[in-house]
Order: sequence, then structure tokens, then C-alpha cells
Amino acid sequence: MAFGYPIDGRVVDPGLQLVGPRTLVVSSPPLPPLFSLPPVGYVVTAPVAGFQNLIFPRLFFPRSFIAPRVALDPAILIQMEGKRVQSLLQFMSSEGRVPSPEEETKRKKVMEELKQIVLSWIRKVAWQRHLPKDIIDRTSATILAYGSYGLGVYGPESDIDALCIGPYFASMEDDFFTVLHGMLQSRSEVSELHCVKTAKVPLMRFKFNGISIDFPFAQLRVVSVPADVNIFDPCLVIPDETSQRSFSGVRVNQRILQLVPNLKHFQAMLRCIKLWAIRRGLYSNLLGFFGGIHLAILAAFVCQRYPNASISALITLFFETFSDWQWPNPVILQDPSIPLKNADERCFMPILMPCSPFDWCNSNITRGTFRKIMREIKRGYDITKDQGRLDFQWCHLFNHFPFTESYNYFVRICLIAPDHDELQDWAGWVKSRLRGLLLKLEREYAFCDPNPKEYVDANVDQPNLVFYWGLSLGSRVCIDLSSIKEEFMKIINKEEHSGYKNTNCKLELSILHTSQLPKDVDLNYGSEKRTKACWRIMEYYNQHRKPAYSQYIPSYFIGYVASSGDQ
Ligand SMILES: Nc1ncnc2c1ncn2[C@@H]1O[C@H](COP(=O)(O)OP(=O)(O)OP(=O)(O)O)[C@@H](O)[C@H]1O
Ligand SMILES: [Mg+2]
Ligand SMILES: [Mg+2]
Repeated sequence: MAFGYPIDGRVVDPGLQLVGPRTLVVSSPPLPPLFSLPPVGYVVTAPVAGFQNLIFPRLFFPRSFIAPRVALDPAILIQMEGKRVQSLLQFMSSEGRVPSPEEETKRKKVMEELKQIVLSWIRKVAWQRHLPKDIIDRTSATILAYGSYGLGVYGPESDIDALCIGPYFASMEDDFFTVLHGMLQSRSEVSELHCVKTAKVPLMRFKFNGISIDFPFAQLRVVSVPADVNIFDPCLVIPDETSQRSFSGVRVNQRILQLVPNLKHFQAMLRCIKLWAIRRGLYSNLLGFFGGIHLAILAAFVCQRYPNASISALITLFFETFSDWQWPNPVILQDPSIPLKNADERCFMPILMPCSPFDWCNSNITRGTFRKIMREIKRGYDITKDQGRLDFQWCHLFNHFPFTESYNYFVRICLIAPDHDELQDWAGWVKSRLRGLLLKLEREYAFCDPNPKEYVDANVDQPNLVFYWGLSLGSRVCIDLSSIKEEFMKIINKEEHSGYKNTNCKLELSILHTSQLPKDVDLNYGSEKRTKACWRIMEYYNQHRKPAYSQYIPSYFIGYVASSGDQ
């Protein structure tokens, strides 16, 4: 085995060769640790007899994982790394975050059935439009998955995002939102069907066999859209701007998949980062936190930088990279090679989409949510940076955010409607405007933490949905929300599309002290509980590991290695 050391920011391997600006080769023979500069990272190679000058990078370790100036035994490192990855995968699987084969099959079947519906739809449309018989015979439409399902990282709560692509004669208003809508409505598998026509990317939203589907539409100037349509084909003519925007989601997804060096690592890491964001109350684009697209690009960025890193190292590197990041410097996964459009100056974390037209991800992050995100990223780094530590458990990283311990006051936002269907529409509309309320609360109070979780108040007779947002009052003593509510209701009712002015849909806004929270509402949702996986990991840590010390500095504790358990 030999050692390399970082010198002036570069890393030199005295035994073999320089392998890159952020890597260190551990090979033979060992040299004493002389340099005080902290290494930026390590690639551990397995020494191969007879190939002394070749480097076989196996694993990348973040700098924090290995204390600087300490000699290391690569065999122990690799073993420890393997255990950490294993316990992480075990944790994710026991938390139900890895879809079962049945779930995979169920979703595939939904996609297949939607494809069939879309095929019969387009023939029907061609026939209704009296197109020539050969066109009716030849025409086809298709659907392409994108979002978390397209990336292969969906969780139990995820929807399927599927873009419906139709030929030149299929119009959005008449054929998609009317004919196809009618066909979907008549299917017994379809429920909760809604049209969202005024969104930037207009879509139908429904459940198919209980799975939520986001279903936008785009048109191509062709007679027949093949199932394997190449959406990067420069010859494709996309006739209108709405279709361009609808295509963007699929393109971004496919580009991300092309840019990550190791798809399996990317998918596994993104699943973990998403669970972390959900548990820490950071997963909701509408409420000023991350959406799936933000996390996907940030995760891909880290994977691209560290192609040799293991899944657990990638998680540490995610937190390390973005706690050090000089925001609002943008995160760019693919160099656009064209001048960048100006990011919105209010954007706290600009993230560029990795393909033409290189737009910025839409972000609702506010000053307050940015503060919380950064605090949580630093927490993530603190927990994961030294995984050799005695009390390390993955479940600490994924603990639910302890809302009731963190705030004395909560803003209660209760949305009420006469029936469930109306509640869906009403809540959808209000949620799309909640950033306005958040900004007002931030202006008025010291800090507001919009917990994205939705609750139901059993004491309210009508169908309802309730948010409890954490509130720090700062030096304020007045907690009268009436003026804020008045201003917010103006936003809700003013917009011409809302149409909610004279309906029975209501919004209640109040401030509660923690002691006034309903007894059946657990805002901390399991933060104190230990999951089954956690216990399993603890057992493993307590019973089957023994401490390992550096072979060069015998009293220096490196971590644990598995033992047969007979100690
Ligand atoms: N803020 C945004 N900016 C740009 N594109 C977005 C944004 N939000 C959503 N999209 C597009 O819509 C797609 C689907 O978004 P969605 O909200 O369903 O998240 P997701 O990544 O699929 O995660 P989830 O598992 O929560 O569904 C994204 O992949 C992206 O292409
Ligand atoms: Mg989705
Ligand atoms: Mg979606």
C-alpha cells in the first residue's frame, strides 16, 4: 500500500501517479503522514500484483470521512464503507422507500393502459376530423414518463408524470381537454379527474387505479408520434410555446439520466436525499422548499463531480458541497455554452436546467425557507461527516423535524369546502398562492417555517385541510392576523381565474400556542420514535462490530469493522 498527500491543493501520489485534483491514491509502501493540509478526498485502490503503475479507483471518500494526517488501511476503509452502504440500503428498504416488484408492475401497467387509451383517442380524433383513411390507420400518439417516475426514483407518495404527445391535428382545447377528458372520465379506473388549464404547463390531473397522474399535453408536427420518439431530434417541429414548455420536463429528465456517471448510485442517493428532505420538512416547491427537480439536479451535480463515490459517500458529499456553496452562485449541471438568462434576482438557490432553452428551475424559496434549508444541510453534514463515530446511525439523519420543540407558536391555516371535490380545487388554488402568505408572515414576524404536511381537523364538520406553520415571534407581541388575512384574501380573490369569490369555500387563519394544538395532531410525527430499521442497525452496531485502530498510530481509532460476534 502507498500514500498520496495533498500539496497546495493538488494531490500527489508519491508511489504511483497523480490521479486528479481531488483524489488521493492509497497504495504501497506507506509513508509517514507529514503534511498538514487536509486532503480533499481519497480514492482507495485495490493493489493488484504486477500492475503497480496502474490505478484502479474503487471508492471515493469525502475528506471529512478520514481524519487528515492519519495513515489508513484501505482494506479497513473499504470494509467500513461497504457496511455503511449496506446499512443505508437496509434502512431505506425497511422505511418502504424502495418500490416492491408489485408496485413496479402496477405502475408499468398504468403506463401501458394509458398508452392504449391515448392510441384509441387519437384514432377517434382523426376519424372525427374526417381525415383520409390512410392517416387514420397510420396515426398514433404516445406518452413519455418524466419526473421521479421517469428518473426511477419514485417513492410511495409520488405521482406519475406522463407527457401525452399528439400529432399535428390534435388540439389541446378540443381534443385533449374535451375528447380525451371524456374518455378518461368514462373509465372505471379513473377518479378525481381535474383539468388545470391555466398553469404554465397545462395538464389533466387524475388518479388511475389509485395512482396520481400528472398528464400534460404537447403537439408535434407529424402524422404519427412513434412510441420511441427522440425528443432531442433537431428535425422535430414543436409548433407552439406551450408544447415547448411541456416537452422541457421530459428533456430535462432524459438529459439528467445521460449526464450521471453511475445511474444506480444516482438513483439510490436521490431516494435518500428526498427522504431526508421529506422528513425534515423541506420537500414542497409550493411552500418555498425543494421540489423533486431541484433535488434531482443537485444530486446529479454531486454524482457528476464524484463518479467513484459510494452511495453513502455521495450523501456526505451532497451536504458538504451545498453547505460550502456560495449561494446565490448557480448550480450548473451542463455548461450551456451560451450566455445565461438572468436568474430571478430574488432567487436564493439558482439551479439551471441541463438542456435547451436552459431555463432556471422555478423556485419559491424565501429568505426564511432558505435559512431553514441551509441549517438542515449543515445538520446533514454534521451527522454524516464522520461516519466512523461510535453513535452513528442513519436514522438520525432521517428523523422527523421536531416542530413542537422548535416553535412556541403555530399559524393554523384551515381550508374548508362543502365537499371533497370542491376542497381539492379550493386547496389546489390556495396552495398555489401560499407563497404570498408566507412572505407576509415573514415580513410581519421574525421567522415562519411552513411545515408542508397537511392535516385534517376532526372537529370541523365539513371536508377540510389544515396546515400548521411554525412561527417565531421575535420581539413582536401583537399576534393579530386580521390584516394579513385580509391582504391574502385579496390575492386569492383578485385573480380572474380563481372564481372563488362567492362560493362556500372558506379559509381560516389563526395563531395557536403549542399548548393549543389539537391532541390528535402530531406535528413531530415520529421524531422521537425509533423505527424498526434503526433498531436493527443498532443491534448490528452493538453486537457485531469491533473497534479498529490505525496500523500506523495504534491509539488512533478509525472506526468499526464487522466481527463474528463472539467477542
Ligand atoms: N419548480 C419547477 N421548475 C421546473 N420544472 C418543474 C418544477 N416543478 C416541477 N417541474 C417539472 O415537473 C416534473 C414533475 O414534477 P413533480 O412535482 O411531480 O416532482 P417529481 O420530481 O416527479 O417528484 P415527486 O416524486 O414528488 O412526484 C419535474 O421533473 C419537472 O420536469
Ligand atoms: Mg412527480
Ligand atoms: Mg407531478
